[in-house]
Amino acid sequence: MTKPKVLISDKMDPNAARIFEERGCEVDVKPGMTPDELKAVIGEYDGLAIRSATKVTRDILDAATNLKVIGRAGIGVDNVDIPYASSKGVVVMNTPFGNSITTAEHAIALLMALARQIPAADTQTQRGEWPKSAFMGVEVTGKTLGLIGAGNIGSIVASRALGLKMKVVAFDPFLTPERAIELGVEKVDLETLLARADFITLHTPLTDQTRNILSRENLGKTKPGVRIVNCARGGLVDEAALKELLDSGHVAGAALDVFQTEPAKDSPLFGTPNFICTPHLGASTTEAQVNVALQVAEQMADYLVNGGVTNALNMPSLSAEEAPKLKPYMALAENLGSLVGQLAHGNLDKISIEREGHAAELSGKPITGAVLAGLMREYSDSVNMVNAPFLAKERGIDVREVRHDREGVYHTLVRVTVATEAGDRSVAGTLFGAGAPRLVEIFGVAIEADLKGNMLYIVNEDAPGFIGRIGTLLGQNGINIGTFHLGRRDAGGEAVLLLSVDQPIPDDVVKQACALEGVRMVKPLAF
Ligand SMILES: NC(=O)c1ccc[n+]([C@@H]2O[C@H](COP(=O)([O-])OP(=O)(O)OC[C@H]3O[C@@H](n4cnc5c(N)ncnc54)[C@H](O)[C@@H]3O)[C@@H](O)[C@H]2O)c1
Ligand SMILES: O=C(O)CC[C@@H](O)C(=O)O
Repeated sequence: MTKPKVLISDKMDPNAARIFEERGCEVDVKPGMTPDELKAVIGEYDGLAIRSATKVTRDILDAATNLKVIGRAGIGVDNVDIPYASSKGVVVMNTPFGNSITTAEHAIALLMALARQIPAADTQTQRGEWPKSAFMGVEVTGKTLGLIGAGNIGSIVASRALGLKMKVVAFDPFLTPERAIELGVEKVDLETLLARADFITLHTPLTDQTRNILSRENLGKTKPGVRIVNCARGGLVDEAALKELLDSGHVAGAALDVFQTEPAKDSPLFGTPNFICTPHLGASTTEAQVNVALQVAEQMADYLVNGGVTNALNMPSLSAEEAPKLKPYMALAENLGSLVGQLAHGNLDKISIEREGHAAELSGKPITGAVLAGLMREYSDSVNMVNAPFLAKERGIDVREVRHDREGVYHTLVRVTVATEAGDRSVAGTLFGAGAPRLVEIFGVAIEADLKGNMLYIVNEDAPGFIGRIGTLLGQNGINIGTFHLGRRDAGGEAVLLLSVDQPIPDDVVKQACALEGVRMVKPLAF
Protein backbone atom coordinates (compact mmCIF):
# COMPACT_ATOMS: atom_id res chain seq x y z
CA MET A 1 0.00 0.00 0.00
CA THR A 2 1.40 3.44 -0.88
CA LYS A 3 1.92 5.74 2.06
CA PRO A 4 -0.21 8.89 2.27
CA LYS A 5 1.85 12.01 1.44
CA VAL A 6 1.70 15.07 3.64
CA LEU A 7 3.04 18.55 3.03
CA ILE A 8 3.89 20.85 5.94
CA SER A 9 3.75 24.28 4.32
CA ASP A 10 4.28 26.53 7.36
CA LYS A 11 6.93 26.75 10.04
CA MET A 12 6.01 23.99 12.47
CA ASP A 13 7.68 22.24 15.38
CA PRO A 14 9.76 19.28 14.01
CA ASN A 15 7.74 16.89 16.17
CA ALA A 16 4.99 17.11 13.53
CA ALA A 17 7.20 15.61 10.79
CA ARG A 18 8.43 12.93 13.18
CA ILE A 19 4.88 11.89 14.11
CA PHE A 20 3.77 11.77 10.46
CA GLU A 21 6.65 9.43 9.65
CA GLU A 22 6.12 7.26 12.71
CA ARG A 23 2.43 6.92 11.84
CA GLY A 24 3.02 5.72 8.28
CA CYS A 25 2.96 8.92 6.21
CA GLU A 26 5.55 10.38 3.86
CA VAL A 27 6.19 13.98 4.73
CA ASP A 28 7.71 17.00 2.99
CA VAL A 29 8.47 20.17 4.94
CA LYS A 30 8.45 23.28 2.72
CA PRO A 31 7.59 26.40 4.68
CA GLY A 32 7.46 29.77 2.96
CA MET A 33 6.23 28.73 -0.49
CA THR A 34 4.48 31.34 -2.61
CA PRO A 35 0.85 30.58 -3.56
CA ASP A 36 2.03 29.68 -7.08
CA GLU A 37 4.67 27.31 -5.75
CA LEU A 38 2.10 25.66 -3.49
CA LYS A 39 -0.36 25.38 -6.36
CA ALA A 40 2.25 23.65 -8.49
CA VAL A 41 2.92 20.88 -5.96
CA ILE A 42 -0.28 20.46 -3.95
CA GLY A 43 -1.69 17.88 -6.39
CA GLU A 44 0.85 15.34 -5.07
CA TYR A 45 -0.39 15.43 -1.49
CA ASP A 46 -3.08 13.69 0.54
CA GLY A 47 -2.64 15.99 3.53
CA LEU A 48 -1.66 19.62 4.07
CA ALA A 49 -0.49 20.75 7.52
CA ILE A 50 -0.52 24.52 8.03
CA ARG A 51 -0.38 27.33 10.58
CA SER A 52 -1.64 30.76 9.60
CA ALA A 53 0.72 31.78 6.79
CA THR A 54 -0.56 29.36 4.15
CA LYS A 55 -3.80 30.59 2.60
CA VAL A 56 -5.86 27.67 1.38
CA THR A 57 -7.92 29.42 -1.27
CA ARG A 58 -10.25 28.06 -3.97
CA ASP A 59 -7.38 28.26 -6.39
CA ILE A 60 -5.19 26.03 -4.23
CA LEU A 61 -8.07 23.64 -3.55
CA ASP A 62 -8.81 23.33 -7.27
CA ALA A 63 -5.22 22.23 -7.80
CA ALA A 64 -5.32 19.85 -4.80
CA THR A 65 -6.67 16.88 -6.72
CA ASN A 66 -5.57 14.25 -4.16
CA LEU A 67 -6.06 16.24 -1.00
CA LYS A 68 -8.08 14.55 1.73
CA VAL A 69 -7.31 16.56 4.83
CA ILE A 70 -6.08 19.99 5.88
CA GLY A 71 -4.79 20.25 9.43
CA ARG A 72 -4.37 23.60 11.16
CA ALA A 73 -1.78 23.52 13.95
CA GLY A 74 -3.70 26.11 15.92
CA ILE A 75 -7.25 27.35 16.36
CA GLY A 76 -8.28 29.94 13.79
CA VAL A 77 -9.08 28.55 10.34
CA ASP A 78 -9.89 31.83 8.63
CA ASN A 79 -7.00 31.13 6.24
CA VAL A 80 -8.90 28.11 4.85
CA ASP A 81 -11.92 28.32 2.55
CA ILE A 82 -13.85 25.72 4.55
CA PRO A 83 -17.08 25.73 2.50
CA TYR A 84 -15.07 25.14 -0.67
CA ALA A 85 -12.92 22.49 1.01
CA SER A 86 -16.13 20.76 2.14
CA SER A 87 -17.57 20.89 -1.35
CA LYS A 88 -14.36 19.24 -2.57
CA GLY A 89 -14.63 16.55 0.09
CA VAL A 90 -11.58 17.70 2.05
CA VAL A 91 -11.72 17.37 5.83
CA VAL A 92 -10.53 20.46 7.72
CA MET A 93 -9.21 19.91 11.25
CA ASN A 94 -7.78 22.23 13.87
CA THR A 95 -6.26 21.78 17.32
CA PRO A 96 -8.69 23.71 19.48
CA PHE A 97 -6.94 23.50 22.85
CA GLY A 98 -3.20 23.16 22.23
CA ASN A 99 -2.40 26.88 22.36
CA SER A 100 -5.25 28.23 24.53
CA ILE A 101 -3.26 28.61 27.76
CA THR A 102 -0.38 30.24 25.92
CA THR A 103 -2.67 32.73 24.17
CA ALA A 104 -4.54 33.53 27.36
CA GLU A 105 -1.19 34.18 29.04
CA HIS A 106 -0.22 36.52 26.20
CA ALA A 107 -3.44 38.48 26.69
CA ILE A 108 -2.67 38.81 30.39
CA ALA A 109 0.94 39.80 29.61
CA LEU A 110 -0.31 42.55 27.29
CA LEU A 111 -2.85 43.68 29.87
CA MET A 112 -0.14 44.04 32.51
CA ALA A 113 2.21 45.70 30.01
CA LEU A 114 -0.52 48.24 29.24
CA ALA A 115 -1.27 48.90 32.90
CA ARG A 116 2.39 49.72 33.60
CA GLN A 117 3.51 50.91 30.11
CA ILE A 118 6.38 48.45 30.28
CA PRO A 119 7.52 48.54 26.60
CA ALA A 120 7.92 52.35 26.46
CA ALA A 121 9.50 52.47 29.92
CA ASP A 122 11.93 49.76 28.87
CA THR A 123 12.88 51.52 25.63
CA GLN A 124 13.52 54.88 27.33
CA THR A 125 15.41 53.32 30.23
CA GLN A 126 17.67 51.42 27.86
CA ARG A 127 18.28 54.68 26.00
CA GLY A 128 19.76 55.95 29.28
CA GLU A 129 16.91 58.38 30.02
CA TRP A 130 15.83 57.00 33.41
CA PRO A 131 12.26 58.35 32.87
CA LYS A 132 10.95 57.61 36.37
CA SER A 133 8.38 60.41 36.47
CA ALA A 134 7.08 59.80 32.92
CA PHE A 135 5.32 56.55 33.69
CA MET A 136 2.46 56.43 36.13
CA GLY A 137 0.65 53.11 35.89
CA VAL A 138 -2.66 51.73 37.21
CA GLU A 139 -3.36 48.74 39.43
CA VAL A 140 -5.46 45.94 38.01
CA THR A 141 -6.69 44.78 41.42
CA GLY A 142 -10.36 45.65 41.82
CA LYS A 143 -10.67 46.79 38.19
CA THR A 144 -13.32 45.40 35.85
CA LEU A 145 -12.21 43.26 32.93
CA GLY A 146 -14.69 43.07 30.06
CA LEU A 147 -14.35 39.78 28.24
CA ILE A 148 -15.76 39.65 24.72
CA GLY A 149 -15.95 35.93 24.01
CA ALA A 150 -15.80 33.43 26.85
CA GLY A 151 -14.81 30.24 25.05
CA ASN A 152 -11.60 28.28 25.63
CA ILE A 153 -9.20 31.20 25.75
CA GLY A 154 -11.66 33.71 27.23
CA SER A 155 -12.37 31.31 30.11
CA ILE A 156 -8.66 30.90 30.88
CA VAL A 157 -8.19 34.68 30.75
CA ALA A 158 -11.12 35.01 33.17
CA SER A 159 -9.56 32.60 35.65
CA ARG A 160 -6.21 34.40 35.48
CA ALA A 161 -7.89 37.80 35.86
CA LEU A 162 -9.83 36.55 38.88
CA GLY A 163 -6.48 35.45 40.30
CA LEU A 164 -5.31 39.03 39.84
CA LYS A 165 -8.34 40.10 41.89
CA MET A 166 -10.11 41.71 38.96
CA LYS A 167 -13.90 41.64 38.50
CA VAL A 168 -14.83 39.95 35.24
CA VAL A 169 -17.89 40.76 33.13
CA ALA A 170 -18.40 38.72 29.96
CA PHE A 171 -20.33 39.23 26.78
CA ASP A 172 -20.87 36.02 24.84
CA PRO A 173 -24.28 35.08 23.43
CA PHE A 174 -23.40 31.40 23.84
CA LEU A 175 -22.37 31.66 27.49
CA THR A 176 -24.99 29.98 29.66
CA PRO A 177 -25.81 31.47 33.07
CA GLU A 178 -24.60 28.21 34.67
CA ARG A 179 -21.25 28.38 32.88
CA ALA A 180 -20.89 32.05 33.85
CA ILE A 181 -21.35 31.08 37.51
CA GLU A 182 -18.87 28.23 37.09
CA LEU A 183 -16.33 30.68 35.62
CA GLY A 184 -17.01 33.26 38.30
CA VAL A 185 -17.90 35.95 35.76
CA GLU A 186 -20.95 38.15 35.37
CA LYS A 187 -22.74 37.65 32.08
CA VAL A 188 -23.69 41.01 30.59
CA ASP A 189 -24.78 42.49 27.28
CA LEU A 190 -22.28 44.35 25.11
CA GLU A 191 -23.57 47.82 26.07
CA THR A 192 -23.08 47.06 29.75
CA LEU A 193 -19.62 45.67 29.15
CA LEU A 194 -18.58 48.74 27.17
CA ALA A 195 -19.89 51.05 29.87
CA ARG A 196 -18.35 49.19 32.82
CA ALA A 197 -15.02 47.76 31.74
CA ASP A 198 -11.69 49.31 32.72
CA PHE A 199 -9.96 46.78 30.50
CA ILE A 200 -11.49 45.01 27.51
CA THR A 201 -10.07 41.83 26.02
CA LEU A 202 -11.37 40.09 22.89
CA HIS A 203 -11.55 36.31 22.45
CA THR A 204 -13.98 35.56 19.64
CA PRO A 205 -13.41 34.26 16.14
CA LEU A 206 -13.80 36.75 13.29
CA THR A 207 -17.31 36.19 11.91
CA ASP A 208 -19.95 38.40 10.29
CA GLN A 209 -21.30 39.03 13.80
CA THR A 210 -17.98 39.86 15.43
CA ARG A 211 -16.33 41.80 12.59
CA ASN A 212 -15.76 45.34 13.88
CA ILE A 213 -17.39 44.50 17.22
CA LEU A 214 -15.31 47.34 18.64
CA SER A 215 -16.49 49.73 15.93
CA ARG A 216 -16.05 53.51 16.11
CA GLU A 217 -19.54 53.68 17.64
CA ASN A 218 -18.88 50.98 20.24
CA LEU A 219 -15.44 52.35 21.09
CA GLY A 220 -17.19 55.66 21.73
CA LYS A 221 -19.37 53.95 24.34
CA THR A 222 -16.42 52.70 26.38
CA LYS A 223 -15.45 54.16 29.72
CA PRO A 224 -12.92 57.02 29.47
CA GLY A 225 -9.50 55.60 30.30
CA VAL A 226 -10.33 52.10 29.06
CA ARG A 227 -7.46 49.83 27.97
CA ILE A 228 -8.03 47.34 25.17
CA VAL A 229 -6.32 44.04 24.33
CA ASN A 230 -6.89 42.03 21.15
CA CYS A 231 -5.18 38.66 20.96
CA ALA A 232 -7.91 37.02 18.90
CA ARG A 233 -8.29 38.22 15.32
CA GLY A 234 -7.61 41.38 13.37
CA GLY A 235 -10.81 42.94 12.14
CA LEU A 236 -12.55 42.80 15.53
CA VAL A 237 -11.45 46.36 16.32
CA ASP A 238 -11.73 49.43 14.06
CA GLU A 239 -8.04 50.34 13.91
CA ALA A 240 -8.54 53.88 12.54
CA ALA A 241 -11.06 54.73 15.27
CA LEU A 242 -8.78 53.20 17.89
CA LYS A 243 -5.95 55.46 16.74
CA GLU A 244 -8.17 58.56 17.08
CA LEU A 245 -9.38 57.56 20.54
CA LEU A 246 -5.82 56.83 21.69
CA ASP A 247 -4.75 60.25 20.41
CA SER A 248 -7.68 61.94 22.18
CA GLY A 249 -6.87 60.08 25.40
CA HIS A 250 -10.35 58.48 25.65
CA VAL A 251 -8.65 55.10 25.28
CA ALA A 252 -5.74 55.06 27.72
CA GLY A 253 -3.94 52.17 26.07
CA ALA A 254 -4.32 49.45 23.48
CA ALA A 255 -2.41 46.26 22.78
CA LEU A 256 -2.84 44.36 19.53
CA ASP A 257 -1.34 40.99 18.75
CA VAL A 258 -3.43 40.73 15.60
CA PHE A 259 -4.17 43.17 12.80
CA GLN A 260 -6.73 43.62 10.09
CA THR A 261 -3.97 43.12 7.51
CA GLU A 262 -1.14 40.76 8.37
CA PRO A 263 1.78 40.92 8.29
CA ALA A 264 1.22 44.47 9.56
CA LYS A 265 4.31 46.20 8.29
CA ASP A 266 2.78 49.64 8.40
CA SER A 267 -0.06 50.97 10.54
CA PRO A 268 -1.22 54.43 11.66
CA LEU A 269 -1.15 52.97 15.15
CA PHE A 270 2.61 52.45 15.09
CA GLY A 271 4.35 55.00 17.25
CA THR A 272 1.18 56.06 19.09
CA PRO A 273 1.93 56.56 22.82
CA ASN A 274 0.30 53.84 24.91
CA PHE A 275 0.01 51.54 21.96
CA ILE A 276 1.71 48.14 22.21
CA CYS A 277 1.85 45.45 19.61
CA THR A 278 3.27 42.01 18.91
CA PRO A 279 3.44 40.22 15.56
CA HIS A 280 0.68 37.60 16.11
CA LEU A 281 2.66 35.94 18.88
CA GLY A 282 -0.33 34.73 20.91
CA ALA A 283 0.43 31.06 20.27
CA SER A 284 4.20 31.40 20.16
CA THR A 285 5.55 29.46 23.08
CA THR A 286 7.60 26.29 22.92
CA GLU A 287 4.93 24.44 24.83
CA ALA A 288 2.03 25.52 22.61
CA GLN A 289 3.91 24.89 19.37
CA VAL A 290 4.90 21.38 20.47
CA ASN A 291 1.29 20.74 21.55
CA VAL A 292 -0.31 21.86 18.31
CA ALA A 293 2.33 20.23 16.09
CA LEU A 294 1.97 16.86 17.84
CA GLN A 295 -1.78 17.10 17.87
CA VAL A 296 -2.23 18.09 14.24
CA ALA A 297 0.12 15.36 13.03
CA GLU A 298 -1.58 12.72 15.17
CA GLN A 299 -5.04 13.75 13.99
CA MET A 300 -4.11 13.96 10.31
CA ALA A 301 -2.17 10.68 10.29
CA ASP A 302 -5.03 8.99 12.11
CA TYR A 303 -7.43 10.14 9.40
CA LEU A 304 -5.17 9.28 6.47
CA VAL A 305 -4.11 5.89 7.82
CA ASN A 306 -7.10 4.67 9.88
CA GLY A 307 -10.01 6.93 8.93
CA GLY A 308 -10.29 8.34 12.50
CA VAL A 309 -11.68 11.87 12.62
CA THR A 310 -10.88 14.26 15.49
CA ASN A 311 -11.57 17.99 15.72
CA ALA A 312 -12.85 18.25 12.17
CA LEU A 313 -14.75 21.43 11.42
CA ASN A 314 -16.70 19.99 8.51
CA MET A 315 -17.31 16.41 9.58
CA PRO A 316 -18.45 14.56 12.74
CA SER A 317 -15.71 13.06 14.90
CA LEU A 318 -14.90 9.38 14.68
CA SER A 319 -12.62 7.76 17.25
CA ALA A 320 -9.61 5.63 16.30
CA GLU A 321 -11.36 2.68 18.04
CA GLU A 322 -14.56 3.12 16.07
CA ALA A 323 -12.94 3.79 12.67
CA PRO A 324 -11.89 0.15 11.99
CA LYS A 325 -15.31 -1.11 13.13
CA LEU A 326 -16.97 1.28 10.70
CA LYS A 327 -14.70 0.50 7.76
CA PRO A 328 -16.67 -2.49 6.38
CA TYR A 329 -19.88 -0.52 6.88
CA MET A 330 -18.50 2.27 4.71
CA ALA A 331 -18.13 -0.16 1.80
CA LEU A 332 -21.59 -1.62 2.44
CA ALA A 333 -23.24 1.78 2.82
CA GLU A 334 -21.57 3.19 -0.27
CA ASN A 335 -22.64 0.17 -2.33
CA LEU A 336 -26.22 0.40 -1.09
CA GLY A 337 -26.30 4.11 -1.89
CA SER A 338 -24.84 3.42 -5.31
CA LEU A 339 -27.37 0.64 -5.95
CA VAL A 340 -30.38 2.84 -5.20
CA GLY A 341 -28.78 5.68 -7.13
CA GLN A 342 -28.44 3.44 -10.18
CA LEU A 343 -31.85 1.83 -9.89
CA ALA A 344 -34.17 4.55 -8.65
CA HIS A 345 -35.48 6.75 -11.41
CA GLY A 346 -36.55 10.35 -11.31
CA ASN A 347 -36.00 12.92 -8.58
CA LEU A 348 -34.76 11.74 -5.25
CA ASP A 349 -36.03 14.09 -2.62
CA LYS A 350 -36.14 11.89 0.46
CA ILE A 351 -33.80 9.24 1.72
CA SER A 352 -33.86 7.29 4.94
CA ILE A 353 -30.97 5.27 6.31
CA GLU A 354 -31.96 2.71 8.93
CA ARG A 355 -29.51 0.83 11.10
CA GLU A 356 -30.29 -2.17 13.25
CA GLY A 357 -28.32 -4.72 15.28
CA HIS A 358 -24.60 -3.97 15.48
CA ALA A 359 -24.89 -1.12 12.96
CA ALA A 360 -27.22 0.69 15.38
CA GLU A 361 -24.48 0.74 18.01
CA LEU A 362 -22.10 2.66 15.76
CA SER A 363 -21.99 6.30 14.89
CA GLY A 364 -24.57 6.99 12.18
CA LYS A 365 -23.09 10.05 10.46
CA PRO A 366 -20.22 8.27 8.66
CA ILE A 367 -22.63 5.56 7.43
CA THR A 368 -25.00 8.25 6.20
CA GLY A 369 -22.12 10.09 4.52
CA ALA A 370 -21.07 6.90 2.73
CA VAL A 371 -24.64 6.09 1.58
CA LEU A 372 -25.03 9.63 0.23
CA ALA A 373 -21.63 9.47 -1.46
CA GLY A 374 -22.61 6.23 -3.21
CA LEU A 375 -25.98 7.64 -4.18
CA MET A 376 -24.67 10.93 -5.50
CA ARG A 377 -21.71 9.46 -7.32
CA GLU A 378 -24.30 8.81 -10.02
CA TYR A 379 -24.55 12.57 -10.44
CA SER A 380 -21.06 13.80 -9.63
CA ASP A 381 -17.59 12.26 -9.80
CA SER A 382 -16.04 14.34 -7.08
CA VAL A 383 -18.41 13.34 -4.30
CA ASN A 384 -17.16 11.58 -1.19
CA MET A 385 -18.46 10.99 2.34
CA VAL A 386 -17.23 14.43 3.48
CA ASN A 387 -18.95 16.55 0.86
CA ALA A 388 -21.94 14.25 0.21
CA PRO A 389 -24.06 15.57 3.14
CA PHE A 390 -23.37 19.17 1.98
CA LEU A 391 -24.26 18.33 -1.62
CA ALA A 392 -27.43 16.53 -0.48
CA LYS A 393 -28.43 19.60 1.53
CA GLU A 394 -27.67 21.86 -1.42
CA ARG A 395 -29.93 19.72 -3.60
CA GLY A 396 -32.68 19.85 -0.98
CA ILE A 397 -32.65 16.09 -0.32
CA ASP A 398 -34.33 15.31 2.97
CA VAL A 399 -32.02 12.83 4.75
CA ARG A 400 -33.26 10.84 7.75
CA GLU A 401 -31.30 8.56 10.00
CA VAL A 402 -33.22 5.87 11.88
CA ARG A 403 -31.68 3.68 14.56
CA HIS A 404 -33.63 0.55 15.59
CA ASP A 405 -33.04 -1.17 18.91
CA ARG A 406 -34.93 -4.25 17.73
CA GLU A 407 -33.21 -7.58 17.00
CA GLY A 408 -33.63 -8.48 13.33
CA VAL A 409 -32.93 -11.60 11.31
CA TYR A 410 -29.40 -10.36 10.68
CA HIS A 411 -26.93 -9.49 13.43
CA THR A 412 -26.44 -6.20 11.64
CA LEU A 413 -28.37 -4.44 8.90
CA VAL A 414 -28.33 -1.21 6.97
CA ARG A 415 -31.40 -0.32 4.95
CA VAL A 416 -31.60 2.54 2.49
CA THR A 417 -35.01 3.73 1.34
CA VAL A 418 -35.53 6.42 -1.23
CA ALA A 419 -38.80 8.10 -2.02
CA THR A 420 -39.15 8.27 -5.78
CA GLU A 421 -41.98 9.37 -8.04
CA ALA A 422 -42.87 5.65 -8.35
CA GLY A 423 -43.02 5.19 -4.54
CA ASP A 424 -40.57 4.09 -1.85
CA ARG A 425 -37.70 1.85 -2.97
CA SER A 426 -35.53 0.13 -0.44
CA VAL A 427 -32.39 -2.01 -0.43
CA ALA A 428 -30.69 -3.59 2.57
CA GLY A 429 -27.37 -5.17 3.32
CA THR A 430 -25.46 -6.87 6.09
CA LEU A 431 -21.89 -7.90 6.89
CA PHE A 432 -20.91 -11.55 6.64
CA GLY A 433 -17.98 -13.27 8.35
CA ALA A 434 -15.09 -10.92 8.95
CA GLY A 435 -16.98 -7.93 7.62
CA ALA A 436 -17.78 -8.82 3.99
CA PRO A 437 -20.57 -6.50 2.77
CA ARG A 438 -23.52 -8.39 1.32
CA LEU A 439 -26.77 -7.23 -0.24
CA VAL A 440 -29.72 -9.10 1.31
CA GLU A 441 -32.76 -7.34 -0.09
CA ILE A 442 -33.58 -5.39 -3.17
CA PHE A 443 -36.90 -3.57 -3.52
CA GLY A 444 -38.73 -6.03 -1.27
CA VAL A 445 -37.14 -9.18 -2.73
CA ALA A 446 -34.75 -11.21 -0.59
CA ILE A 447 -31.55 -11.91 -2.50
CA GLU A 448 -27.97 -12.42 -1.40
CA ALA A 449 -25.25 -10.88 -3.51
CA ASP A 450 -21.85 -9.26 -3.47
CA LEU A 451 -22.07 -5.84 -5.09
CA LYS A 452 -18.84 -5.81 -7.05
CA GLY A 453 -17.57 -4.84 -10.51
CA ASN A 454 -19.95 -5.07 -13.48
CA MET A 455 -23.37 -6.50 -12.80
CA LEU A 456 -26.66 -6.95 -14.57
CA TYR A 457 -29.99 -6.48 -12.78
CA ILE A 458 -33.00 -8.09 -14.39
CA VAL A 459 -36.63 -8.16 -13.28
CA ASN A 460 -38.64 -10.84 -15.05
CA GLU A 461 -41.72 -13.03 -14.79
CA ASP A 462 -40.94 -16.06 -12.67
CA ALA A 463 -41.40 -18.75 -15.34
CA PRO A 464 -39.41 -21.82 -16.39
CA GLY A 465 -36.74 -21.37 -19.05
CA PHE A 466 -35.75 -17.78 -18.36
CA ILE A 467 -32.38 -18.51 -16.79
CA GLY A 468 -31.42 -20.58 -19.81
CA ARG A 469 -32.45 -17.81 -22.18
CA ILE A 470 -30.41 -15.10 -20.46
CA GLY A 471 -27.41 -17.43 -20.05
CA THR A 472 -27.51 -18.25 -23.76
CA LEU A 473 -27.80 -14.60 -24.76
CA LEU A 474 -24.79 -13.56 -22.68
CA GLY A 475 -22.78 -16.57 -23.85
CA GLN A 476 -23.56 -15.81 -27.51
CA ASN A 477 -22.21 -12.30 -26.93
CA GLY A 478 -19.01 -13.59 -25.31
CA ILE A 479 -19.95 -12.36 -21.83
CA ASN A 480 -18.80 -14.57 -19.00
CA ILE A 481 -21.00 -14.80 -15.91
CA GLY A 482 -19.11 -14.66 -12.59
CA THR A 483 -21.87 -15.05 -10.03
CA PHE A 484 -25.59 -15.59 -10.33
CA HIS A 485 -28.13 -14.55 -7.68
CA LEU A 486 -31.85 -15.18 -7.79
CA GLY A 487 -34.73 -13.94 -5.71
CA ARG A 488 -38.47 -13.70 -6.12
CA ARG A 489 -41.47 -12.18 -4.44
CA ASP A 490 -43.86 -15.19 -4.96
CA ALA A 491 -43.65 -18.33 -7.02
CA GLY A 492 -44.86 -17.45 -10.50
CA GLY A 493 -44.77 -13.71 -9.70
CA GLU A 494 -41.91 -11.28 -10.18
CA ALA A 495 -38.33 -12.56 -10.03
CA VAL A 496 -35.08 -10.69 -9.67
CA LEU A 497 -31.78 -11.77 -11.18
CA LEU A 498 -28.47 -10.21 -10.27
CA LEU A 499 -25.49 -11.37 -12.29
CA SER A 500 -21.89 -10.38 -12.00
CA VAL A 501 -20.12 -10.37 -15.33
CA ASP A 502 -16.49 -10.01 -16.33
CA GLN A 503 -16.91 -6.93 -18.50
CA PRO A 504 -19.28 -4.00 -19.02
CA ILE A 505 -22.39 -5.10 -20.93
CA PRO A 506 -22.73 -3.35 -24.30
CA ASP A 507 -25.96 -1.44 -25.01
CA ASP A 508 -27.04 -3.77 -27.81
CA VAL A 509 -26.84 -6.77 -25.45
CA VAL A 510 -28.95 -4.85 -22.92
CA LYS A 511 -31.49 -4.24 -25.72
CA GLN A 512 -31.50 -7.92 -26.66
CA ALA A 513 -32.00 -8.86 -22.99
CA CYS A 514 -34.92 -6.45 -22.74
CA ALA A 515 -36.50 -8.19 -25.71
CA LEU A 516 -36.35 -11.65 -24.10
CA GLU A 517 -39.68 -13.20 -23.24
CA GLY A 518 -40.87 -12.38 -19.71
CA VAL A 519 -38.39 -9.53 -19.10
CA ARG A 520 -39.74 -6.44 -17.33
CA MET A 521 -36.56 -4.50 -16.74
CA VAL A 522 -32.83 -4.77 -17.46
CA LYS A 523 -30.24 -2.48 -15.95
CA PRO A 524 -26.46 -2.81 -16.13
CA LEU A 525 -24.79 -1.79 -12.86
CA ALA A 526 -21.24 -0.92 -11.91
CA PHE A 527 -19.64 -0.88 -8.43
N1 LIG B 1 -3.29 35.49 18.72
C1 LIG B 1 -3.12 34.21 18.51
O1 LIG B 1 -2.05 33.76 18.16
C2 LIG B 1 -4.25 33.29 18.74
C3 LIG B 1 -4.00 32.02 19.26
C4 LIG B 1 -5.06 31.16 19.48
C5 LIG B 1 -6.34 31.56 19.17
N2 LIG B 1 -6.55 32.78 18.63
C6 LIG B 1 -7.89 33.22 18.31
O2 LIG B 1 -8.60 33.46 19.51
C7 LIG B 1 -9.99 33.37 19.26
C8 LIG B 1 -10.68 32.62 20.38
O3 LIG B 1 -10.22 31.31 20.45
P1 LIG B 1 -10.92 30.24 21.41
O4 LIG B 1 -10.12 29.01 21.35
O5 LIG B 1 -11.22 30.83 22.72
O6 LIG B 1 -12.26 30.00 20.62
P2 LIG B 1 -13.61 29.40 21.20
O7 LIG B 1 -14.39 28.95 20.02
O8 LIG B 1 -13.35 28.44 22.28
O9 LIG B 1 -14.32 30.68 21.83
C9 LIG B 1 -14.85 31.70 21.08
C10 LIG B 1 -15.99 32.28 21.85
O10 LIG B 1 -16.50 33.39 21.13
C11 LIG B 1 -17.89 33.42 21.34
N3 LIG B 1 -18.55 34.22 20.34
C12 LIG B 1 -18.90 33.89 19.08
N4 LIG B 1 -19.56 34.89 18.48
C13 LIG B 1 -19.63 35.89 19.40
C14 LIG B 1 -20.20 37.18 19.38
N5 LIG B 1 -20.83 37.64 18.29
N6 LIG B 1 -20.09 37.94 20.46
C15 LIG B 1 -19.45 37.48 21.57
N7 LIG B 1 -18.92 36.25 21.67
C16 LIG B 1 -19.00 35.47 20.58
C17 LIG B 1 -18.27 31.97 21.26
O11 LIG B 1 -19.52 31.73 21.85
C18 LIG B 1 -17.16 31.31 22.01
O12 LIG B 1 -17.47 31.13 23.36
C19 LIG B 1 -10.10 32.71 17.90
O13 LIG B 1 -10.35 33.70 16.93
C20 LIG B 1 -8.74 32.18 17.64
O14 LIG B 1 -8.45 32.09 16.28
C21 LIG B 1 -5.54 33.66 18.43
O1 LIG C 1 -0.01 29.65 14.39
C1 LIG C 1 0.10 30.73 14.98
O2 LIG C 1 1.16 31.24 15.31
C2 LIG C 1 -1.16 31.54 15.33
C3 LIG C 1 -2.25 30.66 15.79
C4 LIG C 1 -3.49 31.37 16.20
O3 LIG C 1 -3.79 32.48 15.47
C5 LIG C 1 -4.64 30.42 16.22
O4 LIG C 1 -5.72 30.79 15.83
O5 LIG C 1 -4.44 29.30 16.70
